[in-house]
Amino acid sequence: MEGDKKAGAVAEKKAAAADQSKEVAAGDVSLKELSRRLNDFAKERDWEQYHSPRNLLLAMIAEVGELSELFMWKGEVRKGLADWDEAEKEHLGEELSDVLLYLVRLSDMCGVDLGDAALRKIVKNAVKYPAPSKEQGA
Ligand SMILES: Nc1ccn([C@H]2C[C@H](O)[C@@H](COP(=O)(O)OP(=O)(O)OP(=O)(O)O)O2)c(=O)n1
Repeated sequence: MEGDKKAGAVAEKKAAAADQSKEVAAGDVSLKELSRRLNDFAKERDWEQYHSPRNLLLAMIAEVGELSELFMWKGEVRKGLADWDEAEKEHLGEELSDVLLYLVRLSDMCGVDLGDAALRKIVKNAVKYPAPSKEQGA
């Protein structure tokens, strides 16, 4: 009986999480939305105490390691991953997400607006590495 209740609660949680992800998948998600969701996630579990910048950085590096494992010993991996099966691609999506989520949370805990910083960096990169003028080659 107790087991039935637990299984029911787990199924309810899974359904709620699936509903939430559909809601997000319906449109482009922003870094701010991810940041807000991660904040709620940590608060609901009283995990803010663990989300120090150093802990988050180490967690992100660990996830980069897990991401690297997917590519390890495979030889060259072609764009589009045509020879990967669906399970491998889904796993890849999860590991990429773990890295992104820890990066977003880390930025937030450091008081860095990541979207703003990234846009500024793209502008800085373009100044440092100017595109060749199209007229030059003509
Ligand atoms: N203290 C924590 C622990 C987890 N997470 C979140 C962020 C990541 O998206 C995910 C990481 O969860 P796991 O540590 O369980 O790592 P994996 O999902 O990679 O599982 P595993 O290492 O078993 O493959 O959960 C978090 O925000 N804070």
